[in-house]
Amino acid sequence: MIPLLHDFEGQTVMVFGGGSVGARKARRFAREARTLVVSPAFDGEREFGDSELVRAAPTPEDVPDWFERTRPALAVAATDDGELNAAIEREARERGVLVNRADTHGSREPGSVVVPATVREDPVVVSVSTGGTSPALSRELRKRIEPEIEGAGEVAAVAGELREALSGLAAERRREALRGVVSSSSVWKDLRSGDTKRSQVVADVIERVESEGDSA
Ligand SMILES: C[C@@]1(CC(=O)O)c2cc3[nH]c(cc4nc(cc5[nH]c(cc(n2)[C@H]1CCC(=O)O)[C@@](C)(CC(=O)O)[C@@H]5CCC(=O)O)C(CC(=O)O)=C4CCC(=O)O)c(CCC(=O)O)c3CC(=O)O
Ligand SMILES: NC(=O)C1=CN([C@@H]2O[C@H](COP(=O)(O)OP(=O)(O)OC[C@H]3O[C@@H](n4cnc5c(N)ncnc54)[C@H](O)[C@@H]3O)[C@@H](O)[C@H]2O)C=CC1
Repeated sequence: MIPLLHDFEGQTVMVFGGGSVGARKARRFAREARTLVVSPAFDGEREFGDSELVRAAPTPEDVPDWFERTRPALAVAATDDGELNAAIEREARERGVLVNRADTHGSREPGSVVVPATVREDPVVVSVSTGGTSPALSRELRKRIEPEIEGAGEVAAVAGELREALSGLAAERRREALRGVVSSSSVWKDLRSGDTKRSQVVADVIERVESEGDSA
C-alpha cells in the first residue's frame, strides 16, 4: 500500500456502523467531508463530530441502494456483521469507490484504504501504518511521535513565509536557507517556548541571509 493524502472537501463519506470504531472514523472524516453514519442504534454518549446520523439497519441486499442515493467518495464498513461489511466492500469495488473495512487485515479488495494512526499539528500531519499487521503498534508509535513533532506546525508556518520572502534568491541559496531553518534547534526552541514570535524568527532569518549575501 502506498500512502497518499486525500482531500475530501466537498465529498461524501458513508460510514456503516455507529459503534466505537464507526464513531472514531466518522469523527476523523467529518473534519473535512460530508459524513453520514448509518446504524440501527446510536449511543448518546458517543461523539460523531459533525456527522449526520441516519437510523437504519441495511441488509446486504440494501447496500447498492445506499450507494446509489449517497454517491460516496469513500465507504467505511465498521459494523459488527461480517457479511454486511463484505457486501459494502463488494459494492464499493464495483463502483470504483474507495473502501475502508474495519474488521479485516491482510488480503484486501483493490481500492481499499487503511486509516493510519495520525498526529496533526496543522499544517503538518504524520501518519503511521503497519500494513494492518499491528494497529496497537500504530497507536504506540503515534504516541511516541506526538511529543517529537511538537512545534512543527509553527516551524512549517515560518518556513512557508520564508519560501515567499526569499523567492528572489538563487535556488541553491534559498534551499540552503530553508534547510537551515527547519533543522535549527534554536528556531524550534524559540517557537516551542512561545517567547519569540513567528514574525521575529522570519525577520531574523531574512536579516542573516541578506548579510551573508553581502559578505559573499
Ligand atoms: C487494518 C485496519 C483497518 C482500518 O480500520 O483502517 C485495522 C483493523 C483492525 N484493528 C483491530 C484492532 C485494534 N485497532 C486499534 C486501533 C486503531 N486501529 C487503526 C487502524 C486499523 N485497524 C487499520 C490498520 C492500521 C495499521 O496499518 O496499523 C488505527 C491506527 C486508526 C483508526 O482506526 O482510527 C487505530 C489507532 C488510532 C490511534 O490511537 O492513533 C486497536 C488499539 C486499541 O484499541 O487500543 C486495536 C486492538 C489491538 C490490536 O489488535 O492491535 C482489529 C481487530 C478487531 C478485533 O479484534 O475484533 C482489526 C481487524 C483485523 O486486524 O482483522
Ligand atoms: N479498525 C479498528 O480499529 C478496529 C476494528 N474492530 C472491528 O470493527 C468492527 C466494529 O467494532 P466496534 O465499533 O467496536 O463494534 P460495536 O459492536 O461497538 O459496533 C458495531 C455497530 O454496528 C452497528 N450495526 C449493526 N447492524 C448494522 C446494520 N445492519 N447496518 C449498520 N450498522 C449496523 C451496531 O448498531 C453498532 O453500532 C468489529 O467487527 C471489530 O472486529 C474492532 C476494534 C478496532
